[in-house]
Amino acid sequence: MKIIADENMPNVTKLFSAFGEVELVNGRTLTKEQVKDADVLLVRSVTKVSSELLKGSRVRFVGSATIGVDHIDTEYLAEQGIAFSSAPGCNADAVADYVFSGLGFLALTKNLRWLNKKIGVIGYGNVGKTVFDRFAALGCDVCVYDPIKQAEYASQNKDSVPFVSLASIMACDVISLHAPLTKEGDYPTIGMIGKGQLQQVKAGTAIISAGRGGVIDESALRELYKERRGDLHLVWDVWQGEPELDLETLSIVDIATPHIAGYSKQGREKGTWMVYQAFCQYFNIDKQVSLRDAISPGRLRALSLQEELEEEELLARTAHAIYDVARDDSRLRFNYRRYADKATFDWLRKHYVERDEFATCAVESSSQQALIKLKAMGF
Ligand SMILES: NC(=O)C1=CN([C@@H]2O[C@H](COP(=O)(O)OP(=O)(O)OC[C@H]3O[C@@H](n4cnc5c(N)ncnc54)[C@H](O)[C@@H]3O)[C@@H](O)[C@H]2O)C=CC1
Ligand SMILES: O=C(O)C(=O)[C@H](O)COP(=O)(O)O
Repeated sequence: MKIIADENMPNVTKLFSAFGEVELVNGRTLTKEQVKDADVLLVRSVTKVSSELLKGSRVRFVGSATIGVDHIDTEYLAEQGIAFSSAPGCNADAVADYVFSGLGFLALTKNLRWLNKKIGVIGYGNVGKTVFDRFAALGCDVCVYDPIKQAEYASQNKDSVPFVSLASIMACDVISLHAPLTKEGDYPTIGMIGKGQLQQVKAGTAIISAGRGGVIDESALRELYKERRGDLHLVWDVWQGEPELDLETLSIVDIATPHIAGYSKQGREKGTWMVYQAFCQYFNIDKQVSLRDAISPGRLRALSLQEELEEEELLARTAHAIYDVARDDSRLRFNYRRYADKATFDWLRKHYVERDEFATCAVESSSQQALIKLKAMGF
């Protein structure tokens, strides 16, 4: 069996080489010629999988080690009888860690007091729910916009989630965006946050964008920034037109990262393992590696808190001990100052300095209150 796999998929050779020849490729530039004689194609979000790539090949199984599937023409795969599996939820905790690291940065550098503010989450899937649950566990006043889940919950008479309108979310003090990129259906997300929606954003609002570039209209965002005289807090992981990045948008955001919110070591390993599990199921092969064996432990095993800290500072300092988003921001800005070319974005992602998830590290403190808060944030 010939398996073509993206070179940025951790553990792929370890997990798949028992079943055939594994050829590692650059997913962004993958061609029809390269996949022609493959049986299995394993990709990440940078490979467009459609008839253009697969027509005439003998590929029977496509796996994407990602949550998002906007790069896959699932209709075409179904029509052709090609099996497909992604990795739902694999890096949801990583994205939630990113959100709290970003808020921690804003708390420490701009004195943003976010705990007692109104928080709005857009999208209530694996990521949005994880983020929502952490805010709720921290005691925040948090609401959600997800019309699809709202209808689903209503049809089951579930009223446990505070669903609200998009307009109510735009009036929140913190907006955390976790919707997929969709172009069809009743609620397409492409350009969903445009000029009209952004006009409702108050000065002083924090917006975290870690879903997909293209959901927020960046030119409307830049306009809003001028209108609010720069009084916004922006944490930006996904960009309209990736892998290119708009330098004006870069100049207005507080945190700029190259689509790495989901890049924890454990989240990426889990993505590959979930595809491996689906592959084994499809080919009716017994799994040889368990999830436990495929996921690395964290490198910092315990943190001991010696001093009582005010809540936002406690959360920020602890989050940053495991993952300080500022390191990814400064790496991006440094590289864009020197080599702002088309390859920079992908280079930063390929050579990502790995990070662990909050949950891999134990916390110790004599303060029960502090431990409860840290557990709520994901520790
Ligand atoms: N920056 C990064 O590194 C990462 C980004 N992502 C992105 O985050 C997205 C969400 O991830 P999950 O929650 O795991 O996906 P999911 O598929 O579990 O949930 C997506 C949710 O968005 C909702 N949704 C769809 N259209 C909507 C609309 N118009 N308005 C509001 N909500 C809408 C759906 O009903 C669903 O509940 C992914 O599709 C992916 O694009 C995911 C992982 C990492
Ligand atoms: O899982 C997703 O969806 C993501 O956005 C991934 O974190 C993207 O990672 P790559 O597949 O682009 O490496």
